[in-house]
Amino acid sequence: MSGPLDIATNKASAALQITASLLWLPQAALIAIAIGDIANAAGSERIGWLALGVLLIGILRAFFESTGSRMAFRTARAAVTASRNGVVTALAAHSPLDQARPASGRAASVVVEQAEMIVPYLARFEIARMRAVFVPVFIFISVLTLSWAAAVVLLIAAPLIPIFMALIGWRAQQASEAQLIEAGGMNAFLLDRLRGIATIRSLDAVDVTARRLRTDAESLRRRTMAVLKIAFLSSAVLELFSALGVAMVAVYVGFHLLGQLGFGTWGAPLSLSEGLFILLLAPAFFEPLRELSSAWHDRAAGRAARDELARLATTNGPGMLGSDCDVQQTAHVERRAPAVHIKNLSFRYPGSETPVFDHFDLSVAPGEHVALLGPSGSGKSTLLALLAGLTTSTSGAISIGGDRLSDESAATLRKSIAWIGQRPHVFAGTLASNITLGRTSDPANVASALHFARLDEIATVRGLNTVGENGIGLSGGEALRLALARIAASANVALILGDEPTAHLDADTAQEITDNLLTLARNKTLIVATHDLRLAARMDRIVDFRRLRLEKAA
Ligand SMILES: Nc1ncnc2c1ncn2[C@@H]1O[C@H](COP(=O)(O)OP(=O)(O)OP(=O)(O)O)[C@@H](O)[C@H]1O
Repeated sequence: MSGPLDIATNKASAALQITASLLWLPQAALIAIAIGDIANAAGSERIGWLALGVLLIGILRAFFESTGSRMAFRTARAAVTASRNGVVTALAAHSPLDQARPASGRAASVVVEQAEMIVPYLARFEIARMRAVFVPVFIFISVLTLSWAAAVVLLIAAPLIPIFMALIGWRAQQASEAQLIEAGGMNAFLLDRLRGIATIRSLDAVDVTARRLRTDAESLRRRTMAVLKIAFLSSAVLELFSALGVAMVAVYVGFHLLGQLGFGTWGAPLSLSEGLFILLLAPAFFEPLRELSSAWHDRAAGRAARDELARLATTNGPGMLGSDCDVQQTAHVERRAPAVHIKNLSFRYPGSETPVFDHFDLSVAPGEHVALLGPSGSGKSTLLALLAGLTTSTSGAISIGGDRLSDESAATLRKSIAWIGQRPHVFAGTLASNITLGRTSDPANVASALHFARLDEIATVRGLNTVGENGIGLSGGEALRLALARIAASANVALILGDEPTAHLDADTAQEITDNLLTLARNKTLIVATHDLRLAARMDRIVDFRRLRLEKAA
């Protein structure tokens, strides 16, 4: 979670805040001496100096305290940002075909919302923990030098607090984990159903969905209340013990000053200033422990969130691809149309009995345009996913432009591959931002891509924010033209993979998309899976999956 630098900064900020707490010792001593002087009617000149000392130490304490907490929050924020980056990189490394990849709603809940809980855990709890280790020891020693009896009272009251807190903290972590899982599950359910709201409404399933959501919300409420109950309980236990401790010290000091309790000092009885000093230190002895208790809930929530982030950041396991983020920007990208060779390819989905491919061969020449034709479920999309390196073959070899496709080379090879599916994902925002997708692109390139896809008119007429979430506001044909514009704006593309780009389109629009696709694919290799015979007829070659299978069976 945090590197050595973060730990060093954390220690420095803890040292500053501990020093701020310890400065209460001289401040309390000066206050006690001043009150003693007033009671003894000593010279007022010294009181002025003592007050000035209290003020200066107070300013120093405030400075240390604020600098320390600023540093701690900065470090904690940096650690959370680093772990968010780790999770996003890991999520991006999941194959889109991986059925076990985390639900989007759950991932969003963990990365956006739950990750925030790590900040108070690192910045407040960790510092409070270190303060609780050091500060009470110094105060105990200071009290002990004046009165062993007061020190014994502190010694008896103090250990009860950590014991109870450890017991409560154990329950708190369990409750927090359960609450986070519940919140993540509800987010995942909500996002999934919001995406399909039109289907739910059209099939009259709104009430059932709303009831399920209500049950989930009720269960989340119960879990949240359980966490809060534990948080309040831990505060109450601590307040009780610290109040008892302070009260017992006050009773002892009071009766000692009145001469009723003569024991408990190292010889001479306590003076008024010494008694007051002990009294002022008693609450400060419990203060770090009270602070630790109030941050105890941060620990439970922070650790649970940290574990969730770590789970999502796992990059090993089936269905994981190498991350595209690891590929150097300078990686060599082949721009000439590549030849594609598939040799002896076998593939089956995890958990499936039947192989989609069994010793399959195919060769595509550089710049050749090939249609993959075949019945539904014959493996056309799977072959495209294999070519894009989105899943790995069980055996056999694929080479693209002479480079063998492997987990290591896939991300680099993908830099020269473009993909167009039947329903391109369109993000909310402008058409231009949907083409650049956050990459730095030459505006002239984007403009000519929009012009190529005949989207420039829509982009100008509608101005900014032309498209809603999931492409609301664009027709199916326009969304596909946007996907073509994305390819047109990418200078490196040498191989285009199309997965039924003309499905669900009327004949005229399909014809237009086909024309645009072929213009784009000039001097590029093109492999298109399709049921559209008119699109297939415009290709250099048709690979008939059904015939291939029949030949294999024969
Ligand atoms: N992610 C997946 N996990 C498990 N099995 C899958 C997965 N995706 C596809 N399949 C199965 O693999 C087989 C081939 O599917 P694929 O999508 O490649 O066929 P297709 O020829 O593209 O079909 P269509 O023309 O309907 O798009 C099918 O039997 C399908 O059920």
